[in-house]
Amino acid sequence: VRIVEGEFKGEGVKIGIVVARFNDLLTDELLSGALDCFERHGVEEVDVVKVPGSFEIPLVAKKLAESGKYDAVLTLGAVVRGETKHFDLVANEVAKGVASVSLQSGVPVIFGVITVEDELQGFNRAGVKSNKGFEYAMAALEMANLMRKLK
Ligand SMILES: O=c1[nH]c(NC[C@H](O)[C@H](O)[C@H](O)CO)c([N+](=O)[O-])c(=O)[nH]1
Repeated sequence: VRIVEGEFKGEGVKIGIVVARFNDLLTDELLSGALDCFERHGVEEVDVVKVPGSFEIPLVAKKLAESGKYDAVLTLGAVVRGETKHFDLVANEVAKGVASVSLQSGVPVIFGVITVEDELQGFNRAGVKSNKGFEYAMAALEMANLMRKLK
């Protein structure tokens, strides 16, 4: 049996990050967790692009993926269920958009948009208890390594 999986090697890996500024109290934490992860795994080339909100993530993720410059694209956002219906609309569209960008471009695009009921739930995922940004960055690193093996 031959099992193929990606390591977590950082050298030579180029990462593009798209982060939403909406709910930046949370997304700034996700970003610092992701940057900490890449730093500690020896990733030297990381570009960060900021967009207004999560809804704008797929378009910019597409630009980065299609540029051919990156081994993986990490998207980071926080969709908080306010009183608005916006929550479901934004969350669903972003998930669909990110998935199709990855399939269309052939570049791993990691869905790092947390969808939470309220800020407290968000803080439990963005640094207080665990940092989803670090975890999603690990997925980006693993996929970057895996795709090199599958070439
Ligand atoms: O990133 C988010 N954007 C949100 N809306 C903004 C949206 O992403 C777009 O920036 C906006 O609709 C302009 O296109 C959110 N809510 O409205 O709830 C949210 O919780 N998170």
